Amino acid sequence: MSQLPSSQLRAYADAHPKPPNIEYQYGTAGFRTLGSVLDSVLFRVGVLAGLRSKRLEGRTVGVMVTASHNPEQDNGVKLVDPRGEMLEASWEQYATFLANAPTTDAFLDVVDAVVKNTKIDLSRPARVVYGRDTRPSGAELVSALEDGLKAIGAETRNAGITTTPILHYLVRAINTKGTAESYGEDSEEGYYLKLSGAFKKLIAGKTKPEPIVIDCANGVGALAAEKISQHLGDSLPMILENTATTTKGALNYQCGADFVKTGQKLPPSLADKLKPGQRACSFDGDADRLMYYYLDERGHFQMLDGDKIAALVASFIVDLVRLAGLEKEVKVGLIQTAYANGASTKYLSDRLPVKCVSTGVKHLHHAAEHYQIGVYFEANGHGTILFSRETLEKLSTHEPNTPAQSTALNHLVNLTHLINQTVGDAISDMLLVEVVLTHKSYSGAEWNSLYTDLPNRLVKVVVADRNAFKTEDAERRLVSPAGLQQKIDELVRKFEGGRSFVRPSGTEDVVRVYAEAAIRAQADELAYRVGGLVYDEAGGDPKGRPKEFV
Ligand SMILES: CC(=O)N[C@H]1[C@@H](OP(=O)(O)O)O[C@H](CO)[C@@H](O)[C@@H]1O
Ligand SMILES: [Mg+2]
Repeated sequence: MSQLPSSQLRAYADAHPKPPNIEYQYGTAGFRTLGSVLDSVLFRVGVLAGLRSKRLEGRTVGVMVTASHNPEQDNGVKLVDPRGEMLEASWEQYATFLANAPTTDAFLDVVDAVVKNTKIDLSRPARVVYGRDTRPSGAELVSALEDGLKAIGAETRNAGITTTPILHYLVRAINTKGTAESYGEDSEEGYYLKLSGAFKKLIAGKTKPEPIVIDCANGVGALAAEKISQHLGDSLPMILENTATTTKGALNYQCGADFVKTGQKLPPSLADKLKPGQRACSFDGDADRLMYYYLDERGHFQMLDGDKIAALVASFIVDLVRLAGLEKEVKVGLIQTAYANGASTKYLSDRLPVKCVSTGVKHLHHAAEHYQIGVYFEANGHGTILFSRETLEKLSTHEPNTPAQSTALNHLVNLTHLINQTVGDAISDMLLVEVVLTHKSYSGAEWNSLYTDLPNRLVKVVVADRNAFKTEDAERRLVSPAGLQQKIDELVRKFEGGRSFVRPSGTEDVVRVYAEAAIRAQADELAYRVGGLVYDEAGGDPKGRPKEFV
């Protein structure tokens, strides 16, 4: 094909018309909205995936159909670039243009423009691997996607129902197959073998972990957890809960990582199952986020979020690098966003360099690539660890001087296999946490006591136009509306240990206010007072000024 197959594209596109009056946006998490209005989007994403692969000379790109932690009736789709990372940012606009072309003719014009703009050689092959989560709307949306892939003439591989991180793994494994950088067998089985093999080596000779309770959010994580559990056998006993993947309305309902983090509470279904002190965790609907928690001896819920995971695993890696005698050559860095609890930033800054970037996995991931070992976690439980190419090489060639160095080096090498370096991965991250807890013989309470979270509060403010809010300094300061930041600063000064920032959400039509302070009542008051300032500046909530805003 050296020209676009226009008549073929037209025929398929006519079968997937764009509904009028809907404006789609490829945002942080790809396209995401009600599953019932996504047919045309999926078709067009199929075409775009084919074009992206052609642009990359036939390297395989991925497409994942999921709406993660959103309610069951939502769905969405995102593209995965050849190394398993998220779609290059400059292509997000092409996705948005394609999705919003009102007619078949307009759509064909945008396709043409993308080909010209990005200088695509249409004679190149297109290769795409795709998967979906367990949502009821998934099967039909996948068939729309397949029409798009057929229309552009892509070679395809259907990964079926799988987790987001496994799809990312597959993309990287396919593209590195048979090379020095091979990421593993390019199959789901290859993923389970790689992770379980590394886990068993890492805990060999240690006291076997007590069973862990896993809330699978009634999503695809349940299927993957069941399979990895078979590979792990008694090296990690798992008790799987919320595994009803085919029960209507169950997905993410009163369970899952987002439910736990947002409500700071236990999924009700676990209430009579969890014993005090027992470790438990929640995945989200596509198994790329992880929250840990336990009940203390008084039966109170204690949450171990992404910040606590970062503190645990980053310190462990820093120690291993030192024990292996590599601290001069291998610099470990940690990336957070402004939502990281101030106490975690303080704890970690004493141990390694900490950098703050804008919200969104792509910002964290890119910043982490600048370190020899880059650790990133969002407070919401999405994160991973990246080992640079030179680091991987150094780990495989470094000659240890002592048995202790040799042991630490081996652990680091095995960690590079255990950790899914393409994207945050609930299963891989859980195994990583379990390794660290086993090595340190930590209970949940001991882990929790690394530092004490500052009380904090997150508030949403409905405003007339959230685009009026512009930020700088990794979203920690407002530059617009003019004068508002100064008012916030004045307020914050009155609160002991106070910190607050305001930014427009990238995924919801609201402005978010975050506040923390030394004591709970003060954190709440600060959040509501800043919320009040924002409302008075730009308020647009039809229900009026929220009564808690001071
Ligand atoms: C405060 C918060 O949790 N923000 C979330 C949320 O982004 P917003 O831009 O704040 O809506 O969704 C993002 C995508 O899932 C996630 O990366 C981020 O952490
Ligand atoms: Mg997710």
